[in-house]
Amino acid sequence: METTAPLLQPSNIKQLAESLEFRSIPCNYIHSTNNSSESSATDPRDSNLIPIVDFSLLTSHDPHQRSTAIHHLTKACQDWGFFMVVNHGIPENLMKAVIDSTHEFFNLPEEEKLEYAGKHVLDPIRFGTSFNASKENVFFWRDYLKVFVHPHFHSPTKPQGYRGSMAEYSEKIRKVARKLLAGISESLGLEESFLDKALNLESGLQIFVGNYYPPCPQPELTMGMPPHSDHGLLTLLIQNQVGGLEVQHQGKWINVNALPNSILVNTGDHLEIFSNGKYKSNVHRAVVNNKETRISIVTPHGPSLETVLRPASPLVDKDSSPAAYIPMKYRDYLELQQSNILDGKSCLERVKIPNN
Ligand SMILES: O=C(O)CCC(=O)C(=O)O
Ligand SMILES: [Fe+2]
Repeated sequence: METTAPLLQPSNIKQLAESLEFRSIPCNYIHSTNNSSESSATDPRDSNLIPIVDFSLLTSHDPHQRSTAIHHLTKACQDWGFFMVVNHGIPENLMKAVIDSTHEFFNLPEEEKLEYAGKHVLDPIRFGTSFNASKENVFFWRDYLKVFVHPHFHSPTKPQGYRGSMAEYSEKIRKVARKLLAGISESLGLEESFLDKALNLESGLQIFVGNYYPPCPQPELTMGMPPHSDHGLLTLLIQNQVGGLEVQHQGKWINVNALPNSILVNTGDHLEIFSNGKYKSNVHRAVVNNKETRISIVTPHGPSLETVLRPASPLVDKDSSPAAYIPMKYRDYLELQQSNILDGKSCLERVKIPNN
């Protein structure tokens, strides 16, 4: 007979998953809503429908190629809020190095990781478990490391080599994000540089998040991360060979089967605000499995912390498309989202003007 593990206040999921004392998960990790068939991803072929953006076309000097890429970006942002980027030019070995070092970080002795146990959501380096364990009653099957890498670069000192690969990867992925945002600016009918300038991307906030999802004996009962949208403009994600990201599309969950070496991108709440609701932020979640540890490296890109987020003025018309969101400083939004429980688009709802 299976034994049920006692209720535990988690220090982290890695320790819990490695504990051999139980074969069923503690009840404070059970998310019953994940049990119903209607909430699970359905046809694996749906992943083939996910839009693909060829980065080499976007950066091409041939205007025809670039406009094809902008067209793909427009469709992807409008219909999905999610797409895969191919031919982005980030070396595969750099992506692998940063994933491997992140895995090594989570394998460090507990006391070394706990040096980074963050107290405040704006601490530049923060190791923790679930999403916000101090506020949650039911936890997520995930440990995380969150590092602010721009405009000021921080990094843990261990494992060896992590600082270097984190710095190089962060810089390269930021360039990709800015080029995508320039294309998105154009896709909204604005100047290519409009978004970059209006939101001070030169000193924009970039966070490097390492997510660690160990194997779970009852993956169907729990969740790595709940359905949510991200703060910021765009989030770029890479992972080890293990899938688990699911995106919501037309009311269905689609399990993302990443193309080899691709970058997975989702639109965040601040792109929804900036576009005055034209590009809705994507809702996604992470599921876990019973076989392999999954590592994802997630980099949200936002404006500078002091920027006040509001719809872009050329996209607002007081009669035909009034501003649909209340202005709020990015710093305040980030604090609000990160210090509450993560629940769908609940944070964005707070700044939405009713009847829009
Ligand atoms: O690990 C994943 O696939 C999703 C992670 C995520 O959504 C996040 O860190 O915001
Ligand atoms: Fe996310």
